[in-house]
Amino acid sequence: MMAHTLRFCLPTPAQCATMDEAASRITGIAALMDRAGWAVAQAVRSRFAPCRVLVLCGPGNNGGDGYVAARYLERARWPVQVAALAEPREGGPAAEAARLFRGNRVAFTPENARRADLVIDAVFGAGLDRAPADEVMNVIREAGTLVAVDLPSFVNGKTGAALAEGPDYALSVTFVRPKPGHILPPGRVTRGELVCADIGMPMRCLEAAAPDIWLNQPGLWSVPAMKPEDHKYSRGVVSLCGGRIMPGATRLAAAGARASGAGLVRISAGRAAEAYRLGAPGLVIDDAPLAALLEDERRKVWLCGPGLTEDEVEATLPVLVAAGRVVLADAGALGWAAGAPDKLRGVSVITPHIGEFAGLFGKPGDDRVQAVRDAARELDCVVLLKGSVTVIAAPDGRVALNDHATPALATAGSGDTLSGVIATLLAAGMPHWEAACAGAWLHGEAGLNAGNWPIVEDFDGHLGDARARAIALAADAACDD
Ligand SMILES: NC(=O)C1=CN([C@@H]2O[C@H](COP(=O)(O)OP(=O)(O)OC[C@H]3O[C@@H](n4cnc5c(N)ncnc54)[C@H](OP(=O)(O)O)[C@@H]3O)[C@@H](O)[C@H]2O)[C@@H](O)CC1
Ligand SMILES: Nc1ncnc2c1ncn2[C@@H]1O[C@H](COP(=O)(O)OP(=O)(O)O)[C@@H](O)[C@H]1O
Ligand SMILES: [K+]
Repeated sequence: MMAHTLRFCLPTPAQCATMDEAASRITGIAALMDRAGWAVAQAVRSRFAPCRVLVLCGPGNNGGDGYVAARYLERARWPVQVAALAEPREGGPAAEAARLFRGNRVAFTPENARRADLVIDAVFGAGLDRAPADEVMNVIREAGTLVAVDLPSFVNGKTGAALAEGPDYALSVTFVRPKPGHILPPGRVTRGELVCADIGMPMRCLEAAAPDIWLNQPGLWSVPAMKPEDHKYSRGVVSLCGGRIMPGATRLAAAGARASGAGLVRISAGRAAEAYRLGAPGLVIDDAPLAALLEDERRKVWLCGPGLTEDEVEATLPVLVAAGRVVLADAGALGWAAGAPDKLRGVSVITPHIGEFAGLFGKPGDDRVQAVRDAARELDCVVLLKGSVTVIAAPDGRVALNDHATPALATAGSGDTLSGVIATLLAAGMPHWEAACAGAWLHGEAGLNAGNWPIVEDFDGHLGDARARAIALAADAACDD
């Protein structure tokens, strides 16, 4: 990973603890806590008119940030009260922050939460490790407008899971970098607007935390640009296996591959070739046996699965893997391997939706990131789990979360377009994880620009611009480094 990719990292709570430990030896936590609490007060002041604020403070550093925020709001003449769940540990930075707050203290009760216009939740943050007791949740549930310090106190910062039933927040103010739990649902919804404040955390402390989850953005990877000397083979050949019964899916994937910049796209359709020849004139349709087509070494990247029956997958996928090709397996190929994921060994990338993932590896549970990472390790291939937030894991443990997307993508055939785009990026020579990440981003960007209620064919017209934008944004990120 290049240094500039640190800007996209999403440290887990455990990694935050490592970062805090490293920071305590350099700047000290008190200075960071002061900036964190100040950032919370500023975020509140810039969004709300002065009103009665209650700050709920827990026993740890999250509570410490709360006392600092209370002090700065009071200094700005806002009516502020603090309700402490428990006093902070003596001698720590939170105890010092609590001592410096000299304003009103009230009991930690639902009644006091109900009376406030705005409740700042600084009960638990990165240290949350179990479901909060009813004593806590009953207070939070009585609040009208809620602002979270770091995270809502019942949301797991690693997984985004809600450990108790709680309300949605208006705003969450986090520090240094967002956490995976801010990006993954349901935390993504619960946290409301997200502000990430720079509190002057030294970069080497962030590095020491060794983050391995990233927000998927250009700069994390870069997509090859067009070069003057390019020819269609240098841009890359994408080959697809075409079936007899569902040619539409294969054709959508082929269209996605072409629209995202492949030099040449060919469908190996065997006896079904006639059906494909009626389609787009720029597509090359092959009817020769697969073994003969594999003699062409330029045909390195194959997409197998969209539009295929299990028999058709059985007849093609093992042949492609045995020939040492880069194989992206999707749709029918994932159904073919359900209950027996080893059948996919040797494949480079798989792109399941949640049903296909569950069929292969079992239901992922609350920790989707870990489940996808385990699957990638187990199969030694890149696993891209599609969803409103797409999780992309490499066998070496790197994970990207793609939230550059829109529900407009949730239309039949959209996954076929995505697999075509990823195949193009593989054929352009991108490493496998980077190609999958970039494909998810380009697909999302096309969806975001495809207007209202697009149909799947509408995405293709926006993929070229998406690729150009990704190239420009990655170049900017590299310059800023
Ligand atoms: N990273 C940064 O840049 C900076 C981070 N900062 C801030 O530090 C925050 C993290 O602070 P933290 O590590 O002290 O943990 P925090 O969340 O306050 O929890 C405290 C303790 O509560 C307990 N506990 C947990 N769950 C519980 C439950 N359900 N019910 C009851 N008790 C429960 C548990 O202790 P236990 O009871 O298990 O002994 C836990 O250790 C972070 O979110 C951010 O706001 C800034 O100040 C500076 C820069
Ligand atoms: N609510 C959503 N927000 C953002 N993206 C979504 C949402 N729902 C689905 N998508 C995206 O739409 C695509 C759907 O793919 P898939 O489930 O394979 O559909 P199909 O099988 O019909 O092609 C995936 O890329 C997925 O990430
Ligand atoms: K909190």
